Amino acid sequence: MATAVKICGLSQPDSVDAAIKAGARYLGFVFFPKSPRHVTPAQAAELTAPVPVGIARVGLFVNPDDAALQSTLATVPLDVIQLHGHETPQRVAEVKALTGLPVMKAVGVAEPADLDALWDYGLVADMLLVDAKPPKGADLPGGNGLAFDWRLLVGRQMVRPWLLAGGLTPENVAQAIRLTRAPGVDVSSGVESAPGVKDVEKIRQFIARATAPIL
Ligand SMILES: O=C(O)c1ccccc1NCC(=O)[C@H](O)[C@H](O)COP(=O)(O)O
Repeated sequence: MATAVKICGLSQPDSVDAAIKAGARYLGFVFFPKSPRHVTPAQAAELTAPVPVGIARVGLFVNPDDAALQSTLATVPLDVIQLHGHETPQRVAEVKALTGLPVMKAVGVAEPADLDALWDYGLVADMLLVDAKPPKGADLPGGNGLAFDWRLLVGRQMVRPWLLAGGLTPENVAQAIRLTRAPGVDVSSGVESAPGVKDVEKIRQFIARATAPIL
């Protein structure tokens, strides 16, 4: 099966279109005002309108309260909720129950001890996003273009479907998949020309290289 690709932080119709046509399986929309990729629910509703069935519209939230989730979902139909803050496993379960949607929980990794959280969140989340831990004091908990040591994942069994993220680019994605055997990958800044500005040619290259047979 080809590697599943998530293109995150989409904010323009041309990059949504490029990701769909190139074969992305997940499209990410960031509902976090501090992000250069932030979209409003109304903008996301327009961006997601042409998304065909079979491609998941992922809403990315950071420590959202119930009202934020409910008001966003009242405006834009989403298929998956991505939680990218300090949500506890209990909060992940609450968000699942509240929204009735699958939850993808991001887990930040910088050192071996960080991998323990994959087990805790794997018990409640539907999917895991194994991302680089943000640098101390960073404004954003994700989308920093920073990779972690992928060797930490070699030979590791995951209890849930998962995506590898953090510093992936068209140039390094095949090597990352070969090493980690990740069933899916996620990218944001690696397919941009400037923070928040997606580059359609990089999106095409990234998806082509991520979905090519890995030898
Ligand atoms: O992308 C953002 O601006 C963002 C803001 C706040 C929380 C999470 C965010 N991104 C999360 C993602 O899923 C990114 O795709 C992931 O962290 C990988 O980012 P990158 O290293 O830039 O490819």
